[in-house]
Amino acid sequence: MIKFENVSMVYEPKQQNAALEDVSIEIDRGEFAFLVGESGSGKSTFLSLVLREKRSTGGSVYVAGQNLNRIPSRRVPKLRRDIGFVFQDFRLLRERTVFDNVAFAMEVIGASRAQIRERVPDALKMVGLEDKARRKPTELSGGEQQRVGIARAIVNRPSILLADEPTGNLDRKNSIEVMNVLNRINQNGTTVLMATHAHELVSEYRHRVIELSRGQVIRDEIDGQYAPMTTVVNQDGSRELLVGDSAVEYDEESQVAEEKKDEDQ
Ligand SMILES: Nc1ncnc2c1ncn2[C@@H]1O[C@H](COP(=O)(O)OP(=O)(O)OP(=O)(O)O)[C@@H](O)[C@H]1O
Repeated sequence: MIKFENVSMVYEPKQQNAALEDVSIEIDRGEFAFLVGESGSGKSTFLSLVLREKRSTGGSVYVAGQNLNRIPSRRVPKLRRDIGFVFQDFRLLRERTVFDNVAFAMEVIGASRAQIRERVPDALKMVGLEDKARRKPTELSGGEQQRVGIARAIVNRPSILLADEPTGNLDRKNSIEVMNVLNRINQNGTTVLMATHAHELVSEYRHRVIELSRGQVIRDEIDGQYAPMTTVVNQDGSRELLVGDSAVEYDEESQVAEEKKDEDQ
C-alpha cells in the first residue's frame, strides 16, 4: 500500500543532514503502523512524501501501486482522495457544526447532497459522535474534536489514513478514545500510519513500530514493544546505543543538565 525504495529527502541543496536518508520500507494494505522517533527525525517528512506534498530527492515512493515521483501534478488530487489525514491541532471550522465540518470534505470533491446525507452520519457513527452532529466544535471536548477530525478524514472512505501526532494535544482519557477509534477504522480494512511521540500508547497498542533517527529507519518491529533509544557520544568520541530505561534516564539527565546550563547563563 505504501512502499519506500531507497528514499532520500534533502530540502535544501546545502543541507548537512538529509531529512530522510536511504529509507526502504513497505506497509501492507490493512496494516496499522506507528512512526516514532525524536523531534526532527523525519516523521512529518515521511508523511508529506506519502501525500505527494513534495517529491523525494532520491529513490521512489509508491502509494497504492503508483510511483509518486512519476505521476503528473494533475493526478495528485485523485491520489489524495484515497488518503485521509488527521492533524494534531484538529483544524476544524469553528463556525460550522460537526455535521458540516465532516460534510465539507465531501463538498470539496463535488459529492452530491444525497451522498453527503448518507455518508456523514456513517462517519460520525464510526467515531461515536452521531448524537453531536448539531454541535459546534467549541462545545466539544478536545477528544471529541479530534474524533470530528477523524470522521472528516474517513468520510470519503480512503484506503489509507495518516495521522500526525493525533493525540499530541489530548490527555490520556481522550487519547485512548482516539486510539480506539483509529483501531476500529483499521479493523474495517483501512491502512493506518500514525506518527507519534506517545511512547505509552505505542507500548500499549502493540502495532508495528517503525522508528526513525536522523532520517534513517533504526527499528522496524511488528507487534513491537516500544523501547526508546538514544545515541550517546562518549568522551573519546565513540558512540554507544542505549535502549529502554537507560535511554530515558540518559535523556532526562541531559535535559536537566541543559536546563541548568540555561539557568546559569
Ligand atoms: N520545509 C523544510 N525545509 C527545510 N528543512 C526542513 C523542512 N521540513 C523539515 N525540515 C528538516 O528535516 C528534518 C526532519 O524534519 P521532520 O519535520 O520531518 O521531523 P519530525 O520527526 O516530524 O519532527 P517532529 O516530531 O518535531 O514533528 C529536520 O532536520 C527539519 O529541520
